[in-house]
Amino acid sequence: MTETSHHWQERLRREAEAELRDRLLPPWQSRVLQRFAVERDDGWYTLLNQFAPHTPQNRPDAVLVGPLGVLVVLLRDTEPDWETSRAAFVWTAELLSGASVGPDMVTEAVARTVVVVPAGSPTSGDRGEHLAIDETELDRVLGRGERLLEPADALAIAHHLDSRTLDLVPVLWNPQRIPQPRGAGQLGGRTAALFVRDLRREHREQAPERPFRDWRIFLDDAQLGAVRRHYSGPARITGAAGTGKSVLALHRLAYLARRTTGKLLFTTHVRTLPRIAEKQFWSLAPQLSRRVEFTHRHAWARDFLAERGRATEVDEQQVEDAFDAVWQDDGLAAPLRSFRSARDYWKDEVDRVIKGRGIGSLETYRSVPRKGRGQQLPADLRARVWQFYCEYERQLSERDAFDHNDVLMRALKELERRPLPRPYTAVVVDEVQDLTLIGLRLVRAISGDGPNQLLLVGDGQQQVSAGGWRLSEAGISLRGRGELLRRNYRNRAAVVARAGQLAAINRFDDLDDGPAVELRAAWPVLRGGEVVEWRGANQEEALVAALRDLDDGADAAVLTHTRSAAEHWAGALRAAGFRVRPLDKWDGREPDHVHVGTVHRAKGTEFRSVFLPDEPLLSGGYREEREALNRQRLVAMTRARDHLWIGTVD
Ligand SMILES: Nc1ncnc2c1ncn2[C@@H]1O[C@H](COP(=O)(O)OP(=O)(O)OP(=O)(O)O)[C@@H](O)[C@H]1O
Repeated sequence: MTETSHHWQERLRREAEAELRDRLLPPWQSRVLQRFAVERDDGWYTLLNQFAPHTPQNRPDAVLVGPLGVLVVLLRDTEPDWETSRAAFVWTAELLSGASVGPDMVTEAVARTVVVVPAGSPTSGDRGEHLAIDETELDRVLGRGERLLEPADALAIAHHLDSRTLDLVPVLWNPQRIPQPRGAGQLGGRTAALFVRDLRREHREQAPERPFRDWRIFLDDAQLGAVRRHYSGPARITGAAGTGKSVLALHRLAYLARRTTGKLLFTTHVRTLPRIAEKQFWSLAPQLSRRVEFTHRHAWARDFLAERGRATEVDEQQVEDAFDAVWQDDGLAAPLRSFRSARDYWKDEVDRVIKGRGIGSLETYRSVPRKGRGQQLPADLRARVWQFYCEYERQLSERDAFDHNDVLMRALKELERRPLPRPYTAVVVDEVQDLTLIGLRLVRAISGDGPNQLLLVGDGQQQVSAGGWRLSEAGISLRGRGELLRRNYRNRAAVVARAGQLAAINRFDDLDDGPAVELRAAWPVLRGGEVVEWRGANQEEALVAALRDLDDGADAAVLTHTRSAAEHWAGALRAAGFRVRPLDKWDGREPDHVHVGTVHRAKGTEFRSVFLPDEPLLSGGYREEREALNRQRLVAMTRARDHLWIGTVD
């Protein structure tokens, strides 16, 4: 530290001491506040509660706004409970709402609660929803951490807080006479910048033309409105690919967790998605991560049944064997085959229509709508299918085996018999368009339908599994509680335009009311992008060459429809010298690997470049098969942020 900067800080400290003199603060609080005030030189703006040191219990004693975000500070002789610090956070967060920087609205994820106690007093550290430190540890919050705000952002937010309440008063900075904030490189004496990890900048350097602000700290007004809205019952978020539905859902979980007690649940049928969402949530609100459970729906049902002493495990091989035993029985399968020859079609009929809807009798099966399943099944064929299904059930029980639908069904029955002793405060269901009706009933039974308890997130154009239902069939009524997101933040305009050409017809749209928006009508926020439509004979050579042409740190994926194609490409790329990772291991980093996997595993992922090689597909040429394929292609294409490569083998 130079002599000059030392003197300058000492002058600031004295000024702060003088400004605070009349307050009769305990000496240790006075020391802390003087230190805060001195930090103005490093871009921190302090607002002091006008009642301090007699601050009401549930309010902060001070709020600081600076490069590392907004600190909701409680200066207390002993560490308060989380209820108290949570109330102080919410009070500050309500003041923050409406703060904006340009068109971007500031989210409460910019804020964290810090409890400061006198030197040597015991603290719980950062194990809870607030960080507790003693007065000697202030560097932990003022000098270390991820840089979240640019100097001008911090000043704008400090101004906003000052203008929203008389309870907070600026200390050592005058909102009327604004000192010009210094740039990051010119920060004062101890240059916090030295040990602040500027992740946002690193991020931007990797993608220089992405002008976005950090999704954790800034949302658009439609997104933030939905995060904060009170819903008197179940609600849904819909919007085309890449419009920030999952981001919104995570913010909402954090928002609700801050204002309630108890556990919250994020669930979906996609096996890999909970892990991805959990990581994102951690980066959004690490202090709250213990409050939210991220669980694949089948895993939830399985664990729940085990807890209730009714363990139900699925042995996939036994299930396949049971089905094949019936499929190979000509007497039962031949009538079905002569209508539709594909085994998977009938597997879907059993899994998604009969068992997926919990149909218990031929009478019900005769009258059930078979949404998205193609041609009508004549009545006599339905009777044959029913016989087929009954034999499948018999085969399962002969093997003492259960399939995935059995697990969901048993969990549902068990919940109906004895509900959860401590219900979740809120449940978010992502990729809702691919649930079965039983799956939907189960989440409704888990969540209940009280205010803010159930949020359904999905997009009918991205449905990749067969079947459909109406929400009312699961006893869910939205009554207009729906949000529609329109701005696509992920894909550049060229990618949106190409994916928008697909006839990915939304057959699902029965999230009963509210309009759906197709990708072609979404607003891509980013211009540019590149789509290469390759056509030729040697696809492998062409794809490998195109992958090699990418810059270092390729951040690329090869997506396929079938598992066998994924295995083929993983082998081919390894042989060509690439580092390959299976798609279900994606964690948003590892840009030096090429990820390979099926589109079913691609939910929740995104890459700078995506390659869609041509692959032979078994198809009977049915309309609903083509539509399903197009929806899968739409999912695959919209995983690409900047570049898309589409192969066609002549
Ligand atoms: N307001 C925002 N500002 C900056 N980036 C955003 C914003 N909203 C979303 N994003 C980014 O856009 C991308 C897509 O968001 P997200 O995955 O939530 O969309 P989605 O609608 O769930 O997509 P899909 O349905 O295709 O899975 C992510 O990289 C996310 O971080």
